[in-house]
Amino acid sequence: MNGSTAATPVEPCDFTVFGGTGDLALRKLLPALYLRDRDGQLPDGFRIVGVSRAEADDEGYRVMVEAALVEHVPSDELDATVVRRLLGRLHHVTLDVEDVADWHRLHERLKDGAASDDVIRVFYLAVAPALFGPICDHLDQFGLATERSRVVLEKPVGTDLATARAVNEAVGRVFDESHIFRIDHYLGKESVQNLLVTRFANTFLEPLWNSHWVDHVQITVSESLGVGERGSYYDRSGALRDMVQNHLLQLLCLVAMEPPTYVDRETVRDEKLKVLQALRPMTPDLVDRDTVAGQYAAGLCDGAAAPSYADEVGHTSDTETFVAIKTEVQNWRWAGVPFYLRTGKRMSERLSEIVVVFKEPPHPMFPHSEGTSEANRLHIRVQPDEGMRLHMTAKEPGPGGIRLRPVSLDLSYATAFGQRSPDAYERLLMDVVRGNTTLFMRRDEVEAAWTWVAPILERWSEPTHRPRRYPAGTHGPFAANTLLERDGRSWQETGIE
Ligand SMILES: NC(=O)C1=CN([C@@H]2O[C@H](COP(=O)(O)OP(=O)(O)OC[C@H]3O[C@@H](n4cnc5c(N)ncnc54)[C@H](OP(=O)(O)O)[C@@H]3O)[C@@H](O)[C@H]2O)C=CC1
Ligand SMILES: O=C1O[C@H](COP(=O)(O)O)[C@@H](O)[C@H](O)[C@H]1O
Repeated sequence: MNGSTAATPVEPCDFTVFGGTGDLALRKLLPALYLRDRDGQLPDGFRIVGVSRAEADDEGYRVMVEAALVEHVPSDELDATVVRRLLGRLHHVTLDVEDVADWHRLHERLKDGAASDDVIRVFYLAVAPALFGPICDHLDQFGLATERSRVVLEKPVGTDLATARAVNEAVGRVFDESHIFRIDHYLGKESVQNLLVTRFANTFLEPLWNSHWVDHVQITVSESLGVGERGSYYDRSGALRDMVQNHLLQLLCLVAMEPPTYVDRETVRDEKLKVLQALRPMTPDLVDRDTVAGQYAAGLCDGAAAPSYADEVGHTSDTETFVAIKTEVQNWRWAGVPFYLRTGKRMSERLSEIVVVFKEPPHPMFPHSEGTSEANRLHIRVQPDEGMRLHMTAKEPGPGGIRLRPVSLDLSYATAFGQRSPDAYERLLMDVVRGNTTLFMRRDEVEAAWTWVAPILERWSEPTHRPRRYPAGTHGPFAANTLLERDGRSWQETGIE
C-alpha cells in the first residue's frame, strides 16, 4: 500500500553508518532513510556517510545503494527524483575501524562540508559488537564524540551478561547514556507502539489487565524463513539470544508493565525494567521443566521443500532455532498468571502475535444452551496485517432457545487508517536524530534481560542438552504443545485471518 507518512523535518545531520556496505545497511537502513526523504523529513544538509573497508568512492557507493533501493523498496514507493536526491547525500569512507591510521579520512570527511560546526552527528554501528569499543575510542580520540553526537548500537549487545557489560562499559566510557541508542527494532513497529496506546489511552482494559481476569498470556514470534545468509552469525547465537533476550522480552514488558506516570523516555524504561526484574528466576529444574529448545529438520515451508538447519549452515549443530518458555511476572498484578513465549524459524507461517486469554465467566449462566462458548481473548497482531481481534461469545440470531457462538470484534490497521505502516527503522532512525531514547533499550534493561536468560544459556550449554527436531513448516517441536497442555491450555494458532 503506497502512502506517505509525512512528518516534521529533523535537523541537518551527518549520519554515519559503520558497516555501510553490509546487509543491514543496504536492506534496512538506507531504504528507511530513502522513505523518510521521500516524505520530506530529511532537510538539506542531511548527509549519509557509509564506512567500510571496501575500496569504493562516493560514486561506487551510490551505484551500490541505488541497486539496494531498487531491490528493497517496494516499487510503488520508488520515485526517481527522490532516489537521485538521496544518492546526492551519500558518501563512502574506506576505513578499517581497527586501524587508527585510517581514521583521519572519516574525520576529514565529516569536517569537510558539514552543514554547520555543531551539526548533529549520528554514528550507527552496524558491525560486529566486538568493534563497538574500538570505534567509540577512536571517535573520542578524533574529537567526534561531542554533546551533539549520538551512537546507535545494533543488536546483539553482547552474547551474555559479561560481554554485554563489557560492551556497555566500553561505549559508556565515551558516550553518556542519554546519547546511546540500543536498537530493538520491535519497539519501532507501529503495532508495538500501539500496544502502549491501547493500554494507556483507553480505560476499559486496565481494570481487566491483571491476575483477577487474565488466565494467561501468549507471545509468539514465528518466522517461515530459515537462517539464510546469516548462518555463521546465527550458529553462534541461536534463538534465545537472537530473539528472546531482546524482542520477546521487550514485548512481554510492554504487556506487563505498570502505567508510567506519563509516557516519556525514562518512565517507560523504568517500568519495563521492573518487569524484567520481576520475572521468575530460572533454576536448572525450571529450565528443564519450563523451556523447550528445537531445531528445524527438512520439511515443507511456504509450499516448497525446505532444507534442514544443518544443511543450511553446512554442518551438524546443537544451536536452537526454536524456543518456547513458560514464565511468570512475580508482582501484585500478575502473580500466578503464566506468560508463554514462543519463537522459531522455518515455522508454518510468519506471524507475530500477543494473545491475552481472559478467564471463563465465574458462573455458567447458560448451562442448557446449545453451541459453544470460548474464553475471551484479545489478539494483538504485530505482523503481518497489524490489528487487533477481541474474541467474544454471542447469541446466534434465531427464534428458538439460546445458541451460543464465538464471534469477534476486529480492527485492521490497513482498513482503519488507509495507509501503510512505516517500517520500524524509519521511526527509530528519526528518533535517533531527534535524540529521543524512549523506544531504545537502556543499559540496565539489556543487562537485566541477560541476567534472566543466563541460567537457560548455562543449562542448555551442557553436553546432554540437545534441541528437539521439528520438521520445517510446522509449529515447532511437540514438547512446546505439552508445555501448555499440562496446564490445560493450548497455543492459539489462529488470530486474525
Ligand atoms: N543483517 C541483519 O538483518 C541484522 C544485523 N544485525 C547486526 O548488525 C551487524 C551487521 O550485520 P550485517 O549487515 O548483516 O553484516 P554484514 O557482514 O553484511 O556487514 C558487515 C559490514 O561491516 C563492515 N566491516 C566489517 N569489519 C569492518 C572493519 N574492521 N572496518 C570497517 N568496516 C567493517 C563490512 O564491510 P567490509 O567487509 O568491506 O569492511 C560490512 O559493510 C551485526 O552485528 C549483526 O548481528 C542486527 C539485526 C539484523
Ligand atoms: O533481530 C532479528 O529479527 C529478525 C526478525 O525481524 P522481523 O522484523 O522480520 O520480525 C530475525 O529474522 C533475525 O534473526 C533477528 O536477528
